Order: sequence, then structure tokens, then C-alpha cells
Amino acid sequence: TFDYFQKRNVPFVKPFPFFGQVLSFFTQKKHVIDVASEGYHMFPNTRISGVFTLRTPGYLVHDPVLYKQMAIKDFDHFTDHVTQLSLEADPILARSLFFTNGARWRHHRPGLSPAFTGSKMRNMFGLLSKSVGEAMQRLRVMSQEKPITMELRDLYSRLGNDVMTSISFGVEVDSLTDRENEFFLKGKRLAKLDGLPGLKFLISTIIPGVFQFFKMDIVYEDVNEFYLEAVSRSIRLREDNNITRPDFIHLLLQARKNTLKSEKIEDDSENVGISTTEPNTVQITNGYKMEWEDVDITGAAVSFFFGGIETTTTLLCFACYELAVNPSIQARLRAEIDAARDELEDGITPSYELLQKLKYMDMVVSETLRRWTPFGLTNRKCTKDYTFTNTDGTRVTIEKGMNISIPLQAFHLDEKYFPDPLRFDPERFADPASINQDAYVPFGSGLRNCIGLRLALMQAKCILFYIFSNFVLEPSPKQTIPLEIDESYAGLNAKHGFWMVLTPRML
Ligand code: HEM
Repeated sequence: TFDYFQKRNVPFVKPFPFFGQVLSFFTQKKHVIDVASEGYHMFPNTRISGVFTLRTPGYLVHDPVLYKQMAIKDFDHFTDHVTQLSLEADPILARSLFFTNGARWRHHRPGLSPAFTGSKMRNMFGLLSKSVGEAMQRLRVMSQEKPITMELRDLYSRLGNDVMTSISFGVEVDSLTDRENEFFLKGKRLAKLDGLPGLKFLISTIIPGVFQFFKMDIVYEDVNEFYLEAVSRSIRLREDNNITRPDFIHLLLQARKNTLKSEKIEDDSENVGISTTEPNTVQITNGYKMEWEDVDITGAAVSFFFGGIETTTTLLCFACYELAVNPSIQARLRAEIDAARDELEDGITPSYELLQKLKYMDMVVSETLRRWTPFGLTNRKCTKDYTFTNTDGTRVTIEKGMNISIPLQAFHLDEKYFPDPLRFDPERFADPASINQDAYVPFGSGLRNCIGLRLALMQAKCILFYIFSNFVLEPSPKQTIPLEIDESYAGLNAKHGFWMVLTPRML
């Protein structure tokens, strides 16, 4: 087995007997993404390298152009993600888009895409802004108009929970005051990326074969039951009382009736930010029929929760950390926000259109997604043999069934594409034309990229707008500078938290 890559003339990370790279995940004091991306730094002159997890060979893509080719033009060879959850063990998450493959995904994705167009986001923006605006008022009351110290991951996961509960499940909660509400507690259990669930999540992506063999689950049973019950209740309430609310449940019910349509012409002209420039449409080429039972609608809504809260919270925490330790960047962003507030009727509530116009905000968000990539490693399964030419002219064939990792974070921190890569510098994004669009991929690439990217950007920009309208941020004495990354966390997180002093501003 271990001569697999030698025979193919592909450089590879020397495996530990039997364990392959898996042993490094447990023995090295490194984050899992850094371990998985080791080959990228060892072999700078190849488009792809090899790695073993246990005795199974897999590939790591080094060349962003090759990733883009695989994700767009040659998508037919790489339609799937590597994790296959079991419908019995994980009835809700297995129905979510990220974990859906094959014919079901080909039907599921175009069915859901119209729920994320610009006009749907604009309709949803009111709910989102209301939720954030109210939380901000509560935060001011809590501060008693004096500086207040907060841990931002806790704050933003509460805000994210409230926003997503409102736009995904049609329920309004206030996790800042009602700190133990059931939506927040269940949401925490759903998206837990440390301890046992974090370990299981890692196993599902890094050694998917082992995960399937032992029929492991990721989500706790009571969490599944809670969400299924919440969604079914919301559906019944709407149907019995003819209620319409511009949220995901409404859009998914339209999908059930086959009346969910996208507004292509209007959306094509809209630019939401530097990080979102690609078109992505999936053609349905088979007869699979998506049913949209309650459990499918729950799966979709839960996947927005699962995929959205952790990543958007990470973006917000790292953005605020950088803004707190770089006061001149914070001052410039605040000046842009203040100028925009002058245009608002009440001087405080932003509109969807206004957020799109904030150029410096977009530069700050884009640079945060580069410097601190919330989703640093994605993957594809090869679904049809694929041949390409490597840097040295040899032809390499990736065989059907092989797992392929794509190190998004390593692309973003490679000085070939971003000089002085560890420096946080929003100016890189002043001229979008100067950005290498192959190497800048915080939301992945092509037909299987992040479906929620518009929502993520809208939500992050809206929260930053409210936070910096209301507060000046400084690192608290408890904050570790420079940041230390928590190696034991499956996502990206600071080891000792994000401790900030929020000083209320005059409104
Ligand atoms: C800053 C926030 C976010 C980041 C950085 C992010 C990043 C990503 C990345 C890198 C992927 C994999 C793409 C690939 O394999 O090429 C992905 C997939 C996905 N994301 Fe996000 N995401 C974010 C927020 C969201 C939100 C808010 C939602 C939902 C409302 C969401 C839902 C999904 C789903 C459902 C997929 C799977 C798509 C598919 O397989 O077809 N994400 N995301």
C-alpha cells in the first residue's frame, strides 16, 4: 500500500506504519488543519501531494488553479464531499446539504439555491437587523453606559443563535438575557466542535471510512428531536393560520410546493463583496425527485444553523480582535460607518443596500476571511477517474473513490499569493483586480461552494455596523496578544478567548 504514490511519481508525506498521518493528529501539538496541510509546505513544486490516513491513500491539492478546475470545469469528476453520514444514525444532519452527495445533492442544491439570492436576502434583512438592533440596545442597558468587559465568542454565538433561530425557524429568542433558552442550549449542542462531538466531526472528515464502518453519529438524539418538533410546529402554525414570514421555513415550504423561484437577472448585477464573485448553477441531470418532507425541511434549516453560526461567529471574533489591536484600522472603519449613519433616517438602523456600499467594511471582512480562514480545509471525493499534468510534465490520474483535501487556509497564508501573509492589512483588498481570485477562496469554489455566503456577509457586516456604531473596542488585560490558537478545537478559535472592553459611544 505505502508505495502507492511512488508508483505514480507523486511526492507524499512519509506515513507512520499502520496509522499514516492519523497519528500526527493526536501526537503533534498542532491544529488539525496544519497537520492535514503538512505536504503543502514540504513540497512547494507540485500541484498535488499524497498522504495516508491509516492505510488509505488520499491527495492534497497544492495548486489553487487545479482546485478551481476540479470545482468548476471538471466538476463531474468531483461532485461529492467525503463524509457520508448514515440516515439512521444522523437523520437530520445526513439530510443537510454539506453531507448530501450524488443524485440527492444534485436535486437538493438547485432546490435550495433560490432561497439565498440577493432579493431573498434583502427580504430577510429586516428580521436580521431587528434581532441585532434589539440585542445592541440590551447590550447598552447591560453596560449602564460604562465600559464593559465581554468574551466575544460567547456574545457572537448568542447573537448568531438569535438571528439564525429567527430566520431559520421563525422563532424570536433573546439569548443575551434569557441565557439558558432551549434554542441556544440545543444550538450549542448541535454545533459543538470540542470534546467528543468535535472528535467525531474530525473522524467523519479525516477518516470517513472508520466513521462509516462504526456507524457513528454526530448529533445527539435529543437535539434531532428538538429541531424536528420545532420545525413541524412552525409549519403547522403557518398552514393553519395562513401566516407568511420572510424566513427560511417559508422559502422551504415554497420549495415543497415547487413555487420557489430565483430572480436571475436582478441578482446577476449585484456585487455583494470581493469574496463572492463566482457564478454557480447546478444542472439537474437525473430523475431524482426531492420530496421536502418535514424532516427534509428540518435538515435544511439545521444545516444553515450548523454551517452558519460557528463560521460567522469565528469571522466576527477575529475581525474584532484585529480591529481592537489595530486602533487606526478601527478608527477608519468607524469613520466610514459614521458617515453612512448620517444618511439614515434614524441614524442607526442600516439597510441591506447601505451595507453593500461600505467599501472599507468589505476590505476588513475580506482580509479577516483571508488571515483567519474560518473553514480552512474542505474536501472532495473523486467520482470519476481524472487525469491532469503535474508541474514536472508527468500525467497523474486520480482514481475514482479517492479522497482529496483542499487547504484553503494554506492558500491564503502563502506568500506567493499574499506577500507578508501574517500581517493583517485590509489594503490588500483596495483594488479587487489585484487579488488572485484562484487563491482567495474563503467560501470554497465552484458548484459546491458555500451556499450561505451572502447571508454570512450580510450578517457579519450588519453586526459589525451595530457594534462599531455603539462601542469602541479595546483588548481587555485578560486578552492574549498575539493570539494563541486552540489546537484542540476542530474549528478556528483562540485558546483563551476573545476578551474585549466595549466602551459605549454617544449616539
Ligand atoms: C463566514 C462564514 C462562512 C464561511 C467562511 C463558510 C465557508 C464554507 C466553505 C469553505 C464551504 C465548503 C465549500 C467547498 O467545499 O468548496 C461551505 C459549504 C457550505 N456552507 Fe458555508 N460558510 C460560512 C457561512 C455559512 C452560512 C451562514 C450558511 C447557511 C446559512 C452556510 C452553509 C453552507 C452549506 C449548506 C454548505 C455546503 C454546500 C454544498 O455542499 O453544496 N455557510 N461553507
